[in-house]
Amino acid sequence: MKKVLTIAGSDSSGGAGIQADLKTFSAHGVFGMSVITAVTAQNTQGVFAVQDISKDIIAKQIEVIFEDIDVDAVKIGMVSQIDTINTIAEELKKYNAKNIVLDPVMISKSGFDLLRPEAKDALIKNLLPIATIITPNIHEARAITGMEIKNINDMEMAAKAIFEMGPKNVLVKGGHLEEDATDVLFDGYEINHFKSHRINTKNTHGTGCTLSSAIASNLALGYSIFEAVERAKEYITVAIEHSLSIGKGVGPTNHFYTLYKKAGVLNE
Ligand SMILES: Nc1ncnc2c1ncn2[C@@H]1O[C@H](COP(=O)(O)OP(=O)(O)O)[C@@H](O)[C@H]1O
Ligand SMILES: Cc1ncc(COP(=O)(O)O)c(N)n1
Repeated sequence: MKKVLTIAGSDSSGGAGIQADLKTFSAHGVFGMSVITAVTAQNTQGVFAVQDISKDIIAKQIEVIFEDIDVDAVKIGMVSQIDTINTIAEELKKYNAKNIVLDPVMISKSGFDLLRPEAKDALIKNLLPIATIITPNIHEARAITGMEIKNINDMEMAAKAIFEMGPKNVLVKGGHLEEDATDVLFDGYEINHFKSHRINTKNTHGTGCTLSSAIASNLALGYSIFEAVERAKEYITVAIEHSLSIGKGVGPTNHFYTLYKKAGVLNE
C-alpha cells in the first residue's frame, strides 16, 4: 500500500487540516500518516484559538516516520511560524522526501491568520524550493508574488512568477474568482487549465486541503503531475457538489460520496 504523510494543523471540526487530509487519503486507498504542527480550536464558523506545537516534537514526528517507513508522498498544509517552517524544510531535505505537495495555507476562510505574517518569507525561501508542486489560491498567489490577480491571464502570470522561486510545478487555484472554477498549472514548459463549473454552495470548508491531499495521493499512486491534478480536480468537484451542511457556518467537503459510491453502499 502507498503511504502518504500530511504535515499540517488540526481542525477540531474535522473539515480542513489534518482531518480533511486523512479522509482524502483513505478515499484514495493510500495509507495516511500525520505530523501535527498546530492545534486549532475551529468550527464551521471560524478559528477561535491556535496552539503551535514545538519545533522539537515536529522534528521528532518527522524523524520517527522516515526512519521506519517509506513515504511515497508528503502534503504540507498549515505551518504557522518560522521555526516550524525551517524545521520541516531541514527534516524533509535530510530524508530526501519525494512528491512534496505544498499548500501554502495563509488565512482561513473566516479571516484568521493561520500563517503568522512574519513567517511568509521563510515559507517562500525554505519550503517553495523543495516543493514538487505548490497549490496557492488567488490570495496566497497574490501574497507570494505581490501581483494583482483578477482573471485567468493574471493567474498564468502569477504561476510563472512563483515557478521562478523554485517549485517544480505551480497550480494557482481559481476557487475565489467569480466565473467557472478554473485552476492553472505551470510545469516550467506549458500552461494547462483544469476547469469545472462553479458549484453554488457556501460549504467550501477544507477545499484547498482536500485538493492538495488528493494530488499527493495520486502522486504516491504513480500518476504524473498532470494526471494527479486532473484526478484531484475531479475528486474535489464531486466533494464540493455533495458538500455537507454540517454546523451553522461554512460546511465541509464530502469524502464519503466518492468512497461509498465506489463501494456501492452510498448512504446519504
Ligand atoms: N464553488 C466552487 N465550485 C467548484 N469548484 C470550486 C469552488 N470553490 C472552490 N473550488 C475548487 O476547489 C479547489 C480549492 O480552491 P480554492 O477554494 O481556490 O482554494 P482554498 O481552499 O485554498 O481557498 C480548486 O480546485 C477550486 O477550483
Ligand atoms: C488547520 C487548518 N488548516 C488549513 C485550513 C484552511 O482550510 P481551506 O482548505 O478551507 O482553505 C484550516 N481552516 N485549518
